[in-house]
Amino acid sequence: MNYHIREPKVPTMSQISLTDIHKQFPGRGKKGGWKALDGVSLEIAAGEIVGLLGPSGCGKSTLLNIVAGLDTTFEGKFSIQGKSLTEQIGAGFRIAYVFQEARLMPWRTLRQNIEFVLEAADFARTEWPGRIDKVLSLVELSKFADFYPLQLSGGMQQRASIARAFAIEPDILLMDEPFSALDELTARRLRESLLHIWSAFRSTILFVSHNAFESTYLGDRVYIMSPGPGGRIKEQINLTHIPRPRSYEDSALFEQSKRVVESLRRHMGELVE
Ligand SMILES: Nc1ncnc2c1ncn2[C@@H]1O[C@H](COP(=O)(O)OP(=O)(O)OP(=O)(O)O)[C@@H](O)[C@H]1O
Repeated sequence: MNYHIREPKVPTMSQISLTDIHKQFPGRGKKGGWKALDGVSLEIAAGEIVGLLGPSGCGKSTLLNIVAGLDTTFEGKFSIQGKSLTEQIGAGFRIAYVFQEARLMPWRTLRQNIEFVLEAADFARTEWPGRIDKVLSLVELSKFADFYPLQLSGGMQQRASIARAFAIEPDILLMDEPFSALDELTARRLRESLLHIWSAFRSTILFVSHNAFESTYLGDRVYIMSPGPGGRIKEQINLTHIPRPRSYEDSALFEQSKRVVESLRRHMGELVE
C-alpha cells in the first residue's frame, strides 16, 4: 500500500497568495453590479491553519470559492506556489472542501462515499481500503464504515465529511463554517477530531467561521474582514504562540478570542454605501 503520513511542514514560503483581489457580481446593486471583494490580499504558508472572520456578506465564501477554483471571474492575482491553480491541479495538487452540512451521498455508505472521491481523484483501487481505514480511524468512525449517513447523527456525518476530505490527502482544505450547525459540545469534539487528523496530514486549512473562540482554538492566524459591500482584510491576528495541542481551558485562548471580538467590533460599520 502506497500510503504515507506527511511530515510536519515548515511554514516558510507562501503557498496561497492572493493579491489585490476584486470581485463584482453582475446584475445586482445600484451600479448594475455588486461588489463582493474590494482589494483583498493575503498570504498563507503550506501547513498553516488560517481563519477568515467578518460580518455576514463581507465576502468570505466568495474568497473560499476563488481559492477552490470554483469562481474564476475576479480581478487580481491568485497563485499557488507561484503558479496558477490550473497548472497546479494539472501537476497533481489537490483541494478539498468541507461545508456547513456534511453533503454525503445518502444512498452510499461512508466507505462508498469516500471511495467516490478517491476514484474522482484517481487513486489506485489498491490504495482505497488503506486510506479509508486510516481516515475513518482518525475521526473514530471505523465501526461505522458500512453505515449509511442517515443512520448516523449530524455530528458523525460531519466527522465523516472531514474524513472524506482528508482521504485524498489534500494540499489545501477549505472549510465554510464547518461546525456552525452543531451543538457546542459536538462542535468541540469535531474541532478536536479535525486537529487530530490535520496533525497527521498537515494540509493547509483555510476556514470561515463566525465564532471567535472556534477561530482562536483552530487557527495559527485569523484574518478579520470589514463589512460588505466590498469586503477587505482589515487585520490579522497571530495565534502561533498558543501551543498545540490546545486546550479549551487555556486562558490564552480566552484572551486571544477577546482580541478577535474587539477587532471585529472595531472594523464593523466602516464601509457604508
Ligand atoms: N452568486 C451571487 N450573485 C450575486 N451576489 C452574490 C452571489 N454570491 C454572493 N453574493 C453577494 O456577495 C456578497 C458576499 O457574499 P459571501 O457569501 O461571500 O459573504 P459571506 O461573508 O460568506 O457571508 P455569510 O457570512 O453570510 O456566509 C454578499 O452581499 C452576497 O449577497
